[in-house]
Amino acid sequence: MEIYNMSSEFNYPTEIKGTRKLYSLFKGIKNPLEVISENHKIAGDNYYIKANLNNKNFIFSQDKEFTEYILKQNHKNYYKSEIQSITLGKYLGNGLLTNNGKDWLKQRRLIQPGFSKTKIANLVSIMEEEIDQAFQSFQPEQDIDLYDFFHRLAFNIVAKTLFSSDIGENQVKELGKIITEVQEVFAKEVRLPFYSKILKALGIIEKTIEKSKKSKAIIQEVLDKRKSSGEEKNDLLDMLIQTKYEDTQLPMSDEQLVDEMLILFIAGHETTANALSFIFFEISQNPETEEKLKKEIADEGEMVFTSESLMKKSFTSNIIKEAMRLHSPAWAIDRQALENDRFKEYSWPKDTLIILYITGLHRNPKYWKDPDSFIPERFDDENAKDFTYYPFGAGPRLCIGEHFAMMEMALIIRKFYKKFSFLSYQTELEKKALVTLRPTSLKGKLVTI
Ligand code: HEM
Repeated sequence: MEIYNMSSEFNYPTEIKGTRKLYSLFKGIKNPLEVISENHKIAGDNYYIKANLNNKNFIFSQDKEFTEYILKQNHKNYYKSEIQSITLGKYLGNGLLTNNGKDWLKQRRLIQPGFSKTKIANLVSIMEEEIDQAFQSFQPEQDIDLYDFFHRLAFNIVAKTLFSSDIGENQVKELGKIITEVQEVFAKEVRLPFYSKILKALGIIEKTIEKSKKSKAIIQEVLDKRKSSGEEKNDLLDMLIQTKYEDTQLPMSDEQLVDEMLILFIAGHETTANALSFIFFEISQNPETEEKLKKEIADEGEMVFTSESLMKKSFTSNIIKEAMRLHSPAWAIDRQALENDRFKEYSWPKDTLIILYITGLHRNPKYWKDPDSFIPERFDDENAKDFTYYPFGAGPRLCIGEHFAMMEMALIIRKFYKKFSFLSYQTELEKKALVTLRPTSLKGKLVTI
């Protein structure tokens, strides 16, 4: 790699400064999407901002080539930002999401096979059982907040696909409670970095770390139970217990295994629940889409809930993709430069924070025709894989749960629309961009067909 003279000027993209910068820093805490979108309108697809408070350089991008450079071509020069590796890591430990470098690669190689399409296909029946059970509680004409409903369902599905029946309902509830509390404190720290000093002084950080230890103890209990029973359940826990490092042929330590499980919980439920809410909202606003979906469900006949049908390209998967284009739960992906770097005419020093603005990429008129309209059919295109589209990230750190999530969401959508319909009371979605983008609610009425 080229070494730059530290004293030389870096050629940053257009800088956002003065009053616009102040406005961005303050307004950005509450409504980052609006501020970042406006800044891109003012400064173009790449811009630079210097935060004097913490002396950090930020580059924001909604440029496809720049994004591909950071996530793929020169990914070795980029770690997850401190927000994920340190701020989140202190609660969750060292799992795939928070890990970096050689350690991360070793773990990723070990875990990846468990998330292949073939392995995920084995999980359909566990998922179906959870979904059927959740739908059984539906009353005719019931008022419902689908966001809350999907949050619980996605959490239970992760719990059961990871642990099968070894985890009890109370343990699931307790884990859910702790994880929600940890996420809330973490979200506060991320939004208001100076606030973490206050949280620390109040002892809230320590308390939250203690709570996350409790969640690890619950996972350890389940692990001990499985190991001592000697039973094989063919779930993700079995896979993690049995798998061995290539070089040493040793299995993962219990401590690492528990960290990985906890990370899978966190990464696996919230994003999926958010995406499902956006999907159901878009279907509710587009009756012709609902009709076409119901026709596909009928046409698939007995195959409709099989893993092959769920995983192939279909109108169902087009709906999921288009809703995640418009409302990407991962609205930004952040990285920190290990060394000075350059791309095209731009250059920047080590430690620069790169914010790849996924929402901006997904709605950039340079790449998308009619970018703000919901048109699932656009994903029929045979070149769809080359679209400017990153809901699951890209490069070596692409979401490990992509097939899991796509299959789970297709199954939930098809199970639901085979029997029910959803009349939304909302014609607009109020969205909140914390670590992930989520709707504040999705209220409406269930209709039994
Ligand atoms: C719609 C649902 C989901 C969305 C939108 C989503 C999105 C993402 C994105 C964008 C990343 C990359 C972050 C980055 O590069 O900084 C990621 C990573 C990850 N996701 Fe997902 N995800 C979803 C579901 C899941 C599920 C169901 C699981 C597990 C059961 C999961 C586990 C993970 C893990 C472990 C990572 C870290 C991978 C690594 O760095 O090696 N995700 N996800």
